[in-house]
Amino acid sequence: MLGKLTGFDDTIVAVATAPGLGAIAVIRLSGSQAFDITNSLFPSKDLLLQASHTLHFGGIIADGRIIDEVVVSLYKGPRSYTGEDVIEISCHGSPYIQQQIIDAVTKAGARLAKPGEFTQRAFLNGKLDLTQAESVADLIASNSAASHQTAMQQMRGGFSKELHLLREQLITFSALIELELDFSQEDVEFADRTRLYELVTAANTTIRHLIDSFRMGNVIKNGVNTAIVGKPNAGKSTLLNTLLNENRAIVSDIAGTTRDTIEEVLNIEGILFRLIDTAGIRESNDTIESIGVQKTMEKIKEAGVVVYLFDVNENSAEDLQQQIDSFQADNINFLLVGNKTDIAGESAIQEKFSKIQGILFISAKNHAHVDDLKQALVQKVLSGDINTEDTIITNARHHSALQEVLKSLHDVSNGMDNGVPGDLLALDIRRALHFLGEITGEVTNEDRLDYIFSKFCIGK
Ligand SMILES: Nc1nc2c(c(=O)[nH]1)N(C=O)[C@@H](CNc1ccc(C(=O)N[C@@H](CCC(=O)O)C(=O)O)cc1)CN2
Ligand SMILES: Nc1nc2c(ncn2[C@@H]2O[C@H](COP(=O)(O)OP(=O)(O)OP(=O)(O)O)[C@@H](O)[C@H]2O)c(=O)[nH]1
Ligand SMILES: [Mg+2]
Repeated sequence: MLGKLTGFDDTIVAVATAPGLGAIAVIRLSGSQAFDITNSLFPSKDLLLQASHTLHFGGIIADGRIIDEVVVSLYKGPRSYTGEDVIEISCHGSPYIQQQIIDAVTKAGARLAKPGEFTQRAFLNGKLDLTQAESVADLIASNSAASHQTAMQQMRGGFSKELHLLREQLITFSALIELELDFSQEDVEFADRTRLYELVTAANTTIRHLIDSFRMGNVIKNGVNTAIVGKPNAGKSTLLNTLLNENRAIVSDIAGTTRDTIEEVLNIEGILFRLIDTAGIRESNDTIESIGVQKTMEKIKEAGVVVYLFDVNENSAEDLQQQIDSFQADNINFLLVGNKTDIAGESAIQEKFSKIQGILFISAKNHAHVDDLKQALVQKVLSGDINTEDTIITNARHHSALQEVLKSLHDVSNGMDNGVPGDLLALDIRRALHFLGEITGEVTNEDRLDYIFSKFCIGK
């Protein structure tokens, strides 16, 4: 099967470093011909005689002409990233030199690698499972502490370990059921039903936990759309500027200043909040302002969190309560923020809004309590104590497969409640195992793999 999927004897080559000019560029070869091909371009010494994981300096010579002086690194299969023979040529980072070396290497018998093909080979050679391979792409794309941490955790096998445990539980279950089947002639209920229930319950809990973590995983991987909304002049643009610590949006005392939405990313404790400053909500005869208000409404719908900002001096508690009711009716995740506390005294304001819980009072203009708002935003999306050591699902493919596993387990517990015979229970368990295998890649097909790895960059 390997031969069919990879072409087996093909030796692939690609530039592993970023495209363009750099101090140094790395060109990577993987496959059975990697050493021979490089040897034919590197006369200084015979690379086949050198130990694995060593570096060698010398010239790359093609058609009797020196292309560059390089360092060649050797990895003898299976001790390499892909599990095959791997060679890396570190050359000077001119795009011209890179291209010349790629040309020479392909002329000598290698072919250009497809996106993700090195990692695909690592997977096919059992160096990584599919979740680990996928995490490599996530790791490369990670741009915050949290997304880096979850990808790293997954690459190092955190998720795989958990899935492995689940697999063991299910296999134990089916082993017990099959014992029962073997002895069914003798009319004994061999499998201890309590034990079976325990196994299914434990597996259920683990899967639910993983499925629930996906909400968080999305936050970590993609950030949180955070819409700042409220009436005109509430201070939304001022708040955006204060949060970003720069004069990004125009602020004025004219109601209706912001027309179009303004988006900027803010990293708070490793989570990316995509802040969206919106047009103040009011009835307007101005066409452009009305379009802006329409856009605000759309942003509210798409937001993970809505920061509802109001001027504590201009709004009554009754007004605010109405707004809260309407958010709740629409199932919107919102944070109430009272602004301009610098004008009236704090205690008068507290008194005015005493009936309403959970308001955060700030002065956007004076930067007062804005750090509390940042904390509140983080709390809002973390929802409860989330341990960053825990496995967090960040991949929609994993999420949907886990839901299939959960469905199968439901069928098992329902079946047990209804006295369904053991051989049918065993079928449901096998279905659950199948979907677990899809996640790790034990069960897969060529098209699916091609699709997954095509999302990678070239040279990875
Ligand atoms: N130059 C270079 N840097 C790189 C990579 C690479 O391929 N080349 N990587 C690519 O993603 C990452 C590191 N991943 C690697 C994974 C395994 C092996 C390797 O040689 N494994 C052998 C030997 C292990 C050992 O000696 O302890 C093995 O698994 O048997 C190398 C790099 C990041 N940095
Ligand atoms: N005293 C005081 N004034 C503030 C505060 N925050 C904003 N302002 C003022 O309120 C006015 C409106 O501020 P903006 O930030 O433009 O308000 P906005 O909500 O973006 O208004 P629109 O874009 O029109 O919807 C400006 O004059 C700000 O200087 C605050 O904390 N205290
Ligand atoms: Mg504004």
